[in-house]
Amino acid sequence: MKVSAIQMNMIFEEPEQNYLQAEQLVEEASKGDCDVIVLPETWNTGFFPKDNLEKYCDQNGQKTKALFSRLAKKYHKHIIAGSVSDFRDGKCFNSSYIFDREGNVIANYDKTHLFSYMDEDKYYEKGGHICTFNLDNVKCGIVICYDLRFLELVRTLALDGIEVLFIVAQWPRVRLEHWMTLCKARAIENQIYVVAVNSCGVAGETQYGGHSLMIDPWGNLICEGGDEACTIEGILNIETIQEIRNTIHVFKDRRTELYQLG
Ligand SMILES: NC(=O)CCC(=O)C(=O)O
Repeated sequence: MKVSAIQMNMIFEEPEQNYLQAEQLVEEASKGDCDVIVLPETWNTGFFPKDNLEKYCDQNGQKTKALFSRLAKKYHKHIIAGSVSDFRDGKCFNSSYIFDREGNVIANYDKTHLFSYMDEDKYYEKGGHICTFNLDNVKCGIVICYDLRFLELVRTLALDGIEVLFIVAQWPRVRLEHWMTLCKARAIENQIYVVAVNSCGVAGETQYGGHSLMIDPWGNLICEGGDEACTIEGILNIETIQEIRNTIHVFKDRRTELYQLG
């Protein structure tokens, strides 16, 4: 599976321009031979307008679905459309739409852990479901930014059989060390591939950190972006997952009777 990750520098509170930029970047990435294209978190609005958020949101994902359905079909690529600020059923969600090569929406995930440190929980509604989907017979899961800190969520996805975890984010530069460490830890502890797509540039008062990453299930870095906007590409050899799981038996050796989660 070849993946293109678009580390985008979106313009804060300028959805029209951001849709144009995203279209152009996905068109460019589509010229290569990648199978999957991924965007970062809330690329339509930036993270996130506090003054009149609803005005900047997509409405029921309509614009997002129309654009990426068309591009996925045109280029015969899977597209994980990062996440968008999405107004639905009278509420704003931080929401991800996933498209197959025919342009069908095959999954939708609403961020489940809202980043209360930046008051996200006061403006957005939290999702109530985890999300898995198949891309060319590879089982995948998705989480959005702050979700990364919740090892239980990723473990639940891993126990559900995912082989690749997509993390779409707007992770600030000041906590870049957490980003790199947590991405690597989630890959190693769950013996899965991690594709982590961050944004860069400034949104509101926050500088975002870039350094999008792809990490293999052994914890090796496959590729990494720098501080600026870029598209990184990496190849995920899904067969290596079983080899690693046959070597270090993390799943077989678990002592679930001792764990008191909840
Ligand atoms: N957009 C986010 O969820 C930011 C999360 C973050 O900055 C952190 O967990 O640290």
